[in-house]
Amino acid sequence: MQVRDLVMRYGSTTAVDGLSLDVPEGSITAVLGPNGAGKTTTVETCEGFRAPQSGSVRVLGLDPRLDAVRLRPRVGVMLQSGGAWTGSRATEMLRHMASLHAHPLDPDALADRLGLASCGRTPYRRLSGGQQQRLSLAMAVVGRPELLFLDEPTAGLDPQARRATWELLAELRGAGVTVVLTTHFMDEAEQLSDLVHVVDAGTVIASGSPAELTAAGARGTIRFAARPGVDVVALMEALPHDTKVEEVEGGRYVLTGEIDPRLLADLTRWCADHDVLTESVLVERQSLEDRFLDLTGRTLR
Ligand SMILES: Nc1ncnc2c1ncn2[C@@H]1O[C@H](COP(=O)(O)OP(=O)(O)OP(=O)(O)O)[C@@H](O)[C@H]1O
Repeated sequence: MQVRDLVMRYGSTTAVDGLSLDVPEGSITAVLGPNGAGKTTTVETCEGFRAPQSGSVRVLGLDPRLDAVRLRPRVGVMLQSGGAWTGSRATEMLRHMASLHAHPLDPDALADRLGLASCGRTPYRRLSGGQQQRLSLAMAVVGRPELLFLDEPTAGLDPQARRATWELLAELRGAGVTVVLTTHFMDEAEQLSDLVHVVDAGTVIASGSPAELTAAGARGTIRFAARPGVDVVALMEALPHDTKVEEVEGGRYVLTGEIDPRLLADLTRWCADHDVLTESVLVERQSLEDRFLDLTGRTLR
């Protein structure tokens, strides 16, 4: 899937401002960004619910609006809310959705797997928020789509259902399904996705695998223990200039800086040269959440 120079406005609000991104086939790609960054508007344009005001979108090589009839059976969509018939029972709805597809998954087995079997006879509007989410996910995947759009799929789910969802998505990727998901859970993006696009103010400000993003500009921490009173000023002189070392309590040290294998080697070499035995050396790299906050800022908008 490809988005090129997409611009989308609501009146005087520019929601998407020249956004371009790629979603490789067979990958799980996460689109991350603060509230109001333009993720849902972008995804809804890819789903064909909105026409690009400028720029272009190709989904499975097709135009999501002009080729909607050809795309519909090949694409699964889970919206942030809605998309269900509020009076229908959960399993009825899922079976009906399955009947619209040529080679669906077994709806009852899927309901069972997502913990919906016990509430299968409950009308949609009486399901809990998390049960509604699970049903929306089941409806998106039951037709065995080639491409799956999931807008915050695990918002409001309990930890068990989140894990069941992650397992299902990993399995779908294994079967060659392309997944595009938006999420505010950085651990989810880190665990699941092959590629992450960080969107802010309507454009992509960083892209890469979770490992690439967390390694880029990685300021991290090394904690170590040694005898009390190590000369940290002399140690810092032997390390790159933006590295800081502090003795936070007697014999416990915290080093902050751009952590890479060379820095760790320089630290232990200096300690060896000064007859300092380092113990419990713990390297803490930044998480995707740290990187996200560095990229998009720490203040609320
Ligand atoms: N229907 C609408 N009418 C007017 N403005 C809208 C509409 N939908 C979204 N916007 C505005 O467009 C911008 C982008 O919204 P969008 O929903 O795409 O962001 P998002 O990244 O999905 O946010 P969230 O993480 O909160 O779901 C926001 O400023 C929002 O207020």
